[in-house]
Amino acid sequence: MTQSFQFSLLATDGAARRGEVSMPRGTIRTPAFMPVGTAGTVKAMYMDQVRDLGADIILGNTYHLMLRPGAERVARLGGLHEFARWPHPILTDSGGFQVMSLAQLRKLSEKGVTFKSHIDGVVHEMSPERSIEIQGLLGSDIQMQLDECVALPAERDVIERSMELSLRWADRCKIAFGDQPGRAMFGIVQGGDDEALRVRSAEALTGLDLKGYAVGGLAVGEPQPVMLAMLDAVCPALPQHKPRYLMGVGTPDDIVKSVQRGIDMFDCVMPTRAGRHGLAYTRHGKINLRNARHAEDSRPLDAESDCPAARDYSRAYLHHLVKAGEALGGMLLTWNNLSYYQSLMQGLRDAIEAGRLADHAAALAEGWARGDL
Ligand SMILES: CNc1nc2c(CC[C@H]3O[C@H](OC)[C@H](OC)[C@@H](OC)[C@@H]3OC)c3nc(N)[nH]c(=O)c3cc2[nH]1
Repeated sequence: MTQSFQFSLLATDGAARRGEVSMPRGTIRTPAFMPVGTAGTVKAMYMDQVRDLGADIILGNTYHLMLRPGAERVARLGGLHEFARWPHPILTDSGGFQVMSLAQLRKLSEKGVTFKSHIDGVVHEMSPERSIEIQGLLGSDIQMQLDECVALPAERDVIERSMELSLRWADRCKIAFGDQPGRAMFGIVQGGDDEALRVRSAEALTGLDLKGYAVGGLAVGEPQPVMLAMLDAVCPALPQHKPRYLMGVGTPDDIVKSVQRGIDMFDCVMPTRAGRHGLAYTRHGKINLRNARHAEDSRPLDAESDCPAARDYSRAYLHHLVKAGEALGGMLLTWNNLSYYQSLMQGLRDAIEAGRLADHAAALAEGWARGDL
């Protein structure tokens, strides 16, 4: 067990990397998918289940937890790992993105963001310093800088000013973070859909010599080719020997194409949120269990899966649970979806080690296109 934060590159296949992030609370095998645990829970899952599926790290949300139950309260109760019974690494977002997407009446200035809680209307100030303080109170192992994620499409000068604000905030977050052995603070590359601004952001953040770099401002509705073009510009401008995290991504296809461009870490609400809405991710593509065609289909989602939710329950039963609004429906589909995402990541890690990522990616795409047999 290491007392420091170390990223090691174990293999590469083209721009794709197989690596490991070792931290005091455990090792993260990359490429990694990080289940979203917004309010200290991966919705509809027990933490032991999340672990058994192969997740090395989960996410927590500064914005949600600072509003309820409160960062100081979580600290008094021993921190988020103790509170949520997840002893392995946790990454927390800084809250900026959530403020812009969830809070009411928010005001953004050089100082930070001021906003009214969407829960009780209380006004909160979130400065770069306060965001890092909150993430420290939660006990977060990987803390994100406070940033501004500009909505696209936007004028170039708006994107530029926003990207430069995020760079100044990265500097303030680095100072506020100080020296926390075994923990890391990641910078977030911004720059919208402008390749030159993206490279400027990546190079300036690299100059801060941070322990890892996230690519933000994407997966905000832009077409996939735009997102991929930004990765083609940004990844070569980031240090080889530091982890790269693409925020909010994505579908299985997004993840494969981003791994091929050099991304190491991913988070997305899709497998959990879609599961609660009746959607199953499988190696044959997506299956919407709300659809009446499943009403008498006695087949499981995937007889070859080692996840009981995929192997032991008929589609007819899942269809019934979903239509009836039964809690077990969302639980089983979330279990299936997170299992599928973790097996997707394991397959990518194996393929990179074996130098056969291109063939593996083609086989995956064929399976998804073949659709549900
Ligand atoms: C979907 N496309 C998407 N998500 C972006 C998130 C948030 C990720 C966040 O997305 C949910 O919050 C809303 C998740 O909670 C539901 C969070 O998990 C804790 C997750 O935190 C990493 C971004 N966060 C920051 N700080 N900066 C970004 O530029 C950014 C871009 C994103 N694109």
